[in-house]
Amino acid sequence: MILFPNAKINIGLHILNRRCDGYHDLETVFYPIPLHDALEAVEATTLNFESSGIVIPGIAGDNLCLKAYKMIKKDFDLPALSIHLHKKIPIGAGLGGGSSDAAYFIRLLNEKFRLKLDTAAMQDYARKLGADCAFFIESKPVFAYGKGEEFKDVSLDLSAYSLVLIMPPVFVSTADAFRGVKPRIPETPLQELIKLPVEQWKEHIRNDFEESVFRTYPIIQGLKNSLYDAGALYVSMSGSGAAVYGVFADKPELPLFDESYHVFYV
Ligand SMILES: C[C@](O)(CO)[C@H](O)COP(=O)(O)OP(=O)(O)OC[C@H]1O[C@@H](n2ccc(N)nc2=O)[C@H](O)[C@@H]1O
Ligand SMILES: Nc1ncnc2c1ncn2[C@@H]1O[C@H](COP(=O)(O)OP(=O)(O)OP(=O)(O)O)[C@@H](O)[C@H]1O
Repeated sequence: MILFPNAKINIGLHILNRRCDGYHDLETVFYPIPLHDALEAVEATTLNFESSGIVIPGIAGDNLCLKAYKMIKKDFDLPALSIHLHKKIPIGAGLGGGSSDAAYFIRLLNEKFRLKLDTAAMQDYARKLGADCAFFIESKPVFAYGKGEEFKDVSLDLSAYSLVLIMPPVFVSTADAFRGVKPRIPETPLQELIKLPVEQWKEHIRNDFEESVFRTYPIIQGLKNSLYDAGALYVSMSGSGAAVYGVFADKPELPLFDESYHVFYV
């Protein structure tokens, strides 16, 4: 069986406070985008994991797909699997790629072995693997709060716009990015701001990671500026970065980026 884990962008991200467990309460809107990895599993005699495409830092045994498999295997009788992950979603990007792979692996196991887990049960498993992992069980636009694993429905459809996503040649660690931010309660909750027309987002919707991440990596700020120069209605870093997206009324004429930048029309 083969599934295609998608990426997400964050539209607005407020970091509200630091919790006793070291995590942060936040509010954000997760919006799925059609940029995908490919994840395949077939029955085998021994458990095996391999990946192709973008090289994943760290050791293969720590891959979130294997963590998902081992977690579910504690509760269900699963056979050994040969797992192949083809990686296209940039890493250290704030696009949730690793979390998506893990969530889709839970979905794959549920479907392939008829585990009869409902959405809530799969989300409970996913939450154990990462703060934004549960989002990818349904992968529909949501307002997220808590650690980023609690959801409310949001009515948001950007299909009339042209979305461009650009990954600069920088890797931002999520944990480091959180350490750089001073939490604060916003004047107006994101749940209200997201109802504004896209044309007004520039003035009102912010990502709290940008200030400190831009200080460390000024090229991300430069990238944001160049998308506004190209006529974007709204530009933001996604999550903890380093990827930046622009929302345009029509497909834009972009400046020529160095080949170390990866540009996706999504
Ligand atoms: C920043 C976002 O990308 C926004 O969408 C996500 O909240 C990050 O989610 P994630 O990558 O699944 O995060 P995890 O893998 O659970 O956590 C990585 C590290 O980020 C920090 N972390 C994460 C989520 C959160 N609400 N508070 C945190 O402080 C913690 O130091 C944690 O050790
Ligand atoms: N399937 C996977 N895909 C990508 N990274 C993985 C995977 N499994 C484990 N990882 C580890 O996760 C790290 C990337 O996580 P990190 O949270 O910093 O970045 P991210 O991909 O931008 O995700 P997020 O949007 O959740 O912040 C990598 O260094 C890698 O070692």
